Amino acid sequence: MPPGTKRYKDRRFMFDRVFPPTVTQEGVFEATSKPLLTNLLDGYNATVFAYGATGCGKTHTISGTDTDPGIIYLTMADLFQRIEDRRTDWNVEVLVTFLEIYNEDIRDLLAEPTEGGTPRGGLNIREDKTVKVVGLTELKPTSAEEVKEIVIAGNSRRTQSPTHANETSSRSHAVLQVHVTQSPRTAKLNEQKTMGTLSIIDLAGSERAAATSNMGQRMVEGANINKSLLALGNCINALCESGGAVRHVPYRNSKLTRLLKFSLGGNCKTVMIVCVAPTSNHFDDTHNTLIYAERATKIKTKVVTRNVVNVERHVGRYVEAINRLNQEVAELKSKLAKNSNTELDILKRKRKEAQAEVEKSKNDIASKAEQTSASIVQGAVSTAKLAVANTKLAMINKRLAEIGCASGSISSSVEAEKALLKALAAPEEQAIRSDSSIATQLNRSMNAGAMFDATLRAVSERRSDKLEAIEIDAIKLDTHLARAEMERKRAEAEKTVLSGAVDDMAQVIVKLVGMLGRTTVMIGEAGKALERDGDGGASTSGPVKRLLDCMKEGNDQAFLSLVGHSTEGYVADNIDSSILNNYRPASTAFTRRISSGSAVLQRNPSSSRTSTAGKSFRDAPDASTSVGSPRRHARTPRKSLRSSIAAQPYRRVQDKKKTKTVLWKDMVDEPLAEEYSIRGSSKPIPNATSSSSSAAGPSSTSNQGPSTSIASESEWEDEAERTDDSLNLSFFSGPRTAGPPGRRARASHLTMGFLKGKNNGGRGALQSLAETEEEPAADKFPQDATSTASSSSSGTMRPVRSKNYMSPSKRLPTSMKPGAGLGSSTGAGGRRRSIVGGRRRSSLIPHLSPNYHSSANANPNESMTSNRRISSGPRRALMGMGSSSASPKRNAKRPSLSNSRSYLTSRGDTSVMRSSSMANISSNALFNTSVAGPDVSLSFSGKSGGSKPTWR
Ligand SMILES: Nc1ncnc2c1ncn2[C@@H]1O[C@H](COP(=O)(O)OP(=O)(O)OP(=O)(O)O)[C@@H](O)[C@H]1O
Repeated sequence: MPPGTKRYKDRRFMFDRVFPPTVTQEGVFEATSKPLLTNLLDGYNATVFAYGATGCGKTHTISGTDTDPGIIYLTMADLFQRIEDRRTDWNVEVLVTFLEIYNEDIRDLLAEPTEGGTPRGGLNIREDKTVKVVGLTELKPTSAEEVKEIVIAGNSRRTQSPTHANETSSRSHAVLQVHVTQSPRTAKLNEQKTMGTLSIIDLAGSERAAATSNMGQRMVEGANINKSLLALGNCINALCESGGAVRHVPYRNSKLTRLLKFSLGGNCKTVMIVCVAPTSNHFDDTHNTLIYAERATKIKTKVVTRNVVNVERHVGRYVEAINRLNQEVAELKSKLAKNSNTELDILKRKRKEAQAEVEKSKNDIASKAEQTSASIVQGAVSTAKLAVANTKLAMINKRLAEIGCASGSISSSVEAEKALLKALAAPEEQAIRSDSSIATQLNRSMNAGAMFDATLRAVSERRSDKLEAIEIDAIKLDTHLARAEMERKRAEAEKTVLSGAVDDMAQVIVKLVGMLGRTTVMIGEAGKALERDGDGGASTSGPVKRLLDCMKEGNDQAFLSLVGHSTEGYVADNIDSSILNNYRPASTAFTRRISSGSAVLQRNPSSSRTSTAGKSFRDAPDASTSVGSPRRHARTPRKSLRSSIAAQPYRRVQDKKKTKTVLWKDMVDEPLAEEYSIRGSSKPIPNATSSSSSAAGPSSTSNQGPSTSIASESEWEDEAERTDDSLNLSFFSGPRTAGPPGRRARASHLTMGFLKGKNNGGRGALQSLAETEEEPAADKFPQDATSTASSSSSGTMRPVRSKNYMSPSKRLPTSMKPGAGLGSSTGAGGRRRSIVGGRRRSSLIPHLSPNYHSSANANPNESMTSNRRISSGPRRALMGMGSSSASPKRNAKRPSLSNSRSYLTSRGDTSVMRSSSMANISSNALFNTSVAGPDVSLSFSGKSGGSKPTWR
């Protein structure tokens, strides 16, 4: 509000009825003056007056127009109708006066105007037990039409002037008085007369001089109007404060209050109609008017009594009475002769009116129900959503509490579950917040419901003299029916939401059970595979297998208790590694979700990054593309893996590993073979020879397993991709003879030139690799060197990881002894090659070289010793190139290089990783499986084109 503006407190006003702007004249009449008519005919005084600011519609309400007559006409029409109805029993006399108070002058509006055209004024008030204006013209209308004409004539004489606020502003208070006197038709000696006066008053509008900007005569009129209204307000205040006690009420301060004396505080039933304009311009006026009117509602009057006069009939008037009776008999006879059935007519009319009342009640109920039903139904939907959200939240919190107190040390899986549950809880918590859209809808609905109830109550409690008991009962039944119908809609909406939520939950459960079941079986199979191919628990595979077994058993128990079925029987005895690669999770396509909050499962943040994997959680038709589906992966393994990682809500560990792989990029100026294979670089690798295919080729030994070795990243590519990847392997691992003959070698960063390391200060790329990478902790690597060495003799191109984990020691070449053959006798110049996954530690490079050279010593023990020294720091894998000399440059172009096998060894008692597959390296790096922790370097060379390497 601008400074200086009057401030208003929020305030509530209570009135008996409040009419909307759409109310009709009939509507106002029904609720205001109509109830007074019964009292009037019973002999009570009654007053109806309209109060309000100028231009708010007082004259419109009281007089109306010819086509839309106001209260006066409607009241008179009803009054004459009632008089007609009781004419057989009563003689009723109606007397009408109409005056105005203009500038404290009482003028007669029914008298002929004076010469100047102004109504006859200067009338005085006489006050005894009643208030009477002396000298007023009294007219005796016999019908409502006559009264209407009288009012129109009087209004035409009334002082009206255009003002700023109202073109037809009444500058005076107009008072129409209708005196009704009744006496019974049956002549008795003692006649009892009842008299009632109905005053209908159209007050002039209160006006603020500043607002109306009236000048001259209009200003004087306004001042007088305000003065009299102020006097009226003072009387109202005094009447309110007196609380029934005798207290001075300043009626005599104005003509208006003197005239209204008995209407306000006397023997009278009074209705005050307050007109307000629903515009912000009238805000101040409206506020003042409402305060004024509210005070008037607090007026308490004495018990209102009937005006009954007993008149003793003189004997001399008997003749008069007899004449009147004769006249009545004649009237009745004529009625009978005309076969007029007045009573029946009255009954019919009453019936019709009652019917109309019932219809109106029904319409009121129906319209209110229509108005509010949408909001109420929406509220029911919100209630159900809240219930769903609360239930979910309770379950989530319960589970979180269970996890919280389950164990002291929190494993990463528990952390993941916690985080997942918290993510699940977030939308539900959002939904139950008091400022959520659901809460807002609920509030709206409650308001609508309260309005609907109030309407039903008002309708069922509506009293009307037209209604018989049975009709009132019918209306009450209607309200019950409407309430029941609304309840039905509400319940249906709630049911729909709840059943939708149950459906969704069932869908989720089915999918999760399916997925978990399959995972459990896969775990079992993986465990068995480990058992078969691993080293029997002596090294890493032992704990891994125990872990897998543990997981499988745990899951089985959960399945038994939850669904009464175990997955035990489904684990295949003969594990084909391809089985393990073929895991397809259950489809997570899940589109519908009735929930209070946003769907966590649907909203996968990774979806924007990886289209396939991201979609899988929400709307991919087959979610098997997301996780564990090699064939469906994106073009490169890295990308695919990222997708699959991204498709899972929480992959902290993998994220960390991903960070490690990023470090690789910085190792050399150009992307490395590993980098290519992991990052899915689009650089084509020439003369691609799949390690797998080379392994499967003629020069390979026959014990090569399926080319789809476990976790081999190259498997995740289509054939061409795999070939490209495998080039890396073939480059490092030797013979290309198995490669597709059609392929021609092209220069790439993996050519020997690159390996010579033109950008690397004369060091070869492999050397650079060796210097910049370090293998993961050796304890994660299988500890049996024999197992790793075996693969070298076989010449199979199994992926490193699968080899390390899966290959038993039986493939160990006889020449390969634990701790033996470390370093190459000629291999001082062999390329050093680390196992992937390490961090860059350039600072360690200087330490590496001496060790490396020492590893070139023919004495393996020395080599071991020297390399162990390195292992105190970050350990390195040294890659010896077969028949290579100390200088990488010299070896670069030697054909024997292609036949050489490079092995990465851990120390003698650990497994050896053969770098036969770059994809293996990359996968190791990515999965951080820490497959090698060589403290010593081992190199051997094979004969050109030969499959049997010579160990040195
Ligand atoms: N409910 C209504 N429906 C239609 N027109 C209305 C209504 N109320 C007021 N009006 C119109 O507004 C104008 C002003 O109304 P009216 O003269 O009744 O105000 P008033 O309160 O009597 O003002 P004043 O106190 O200055 O006499 C008139 O033209 C009238 O027809």
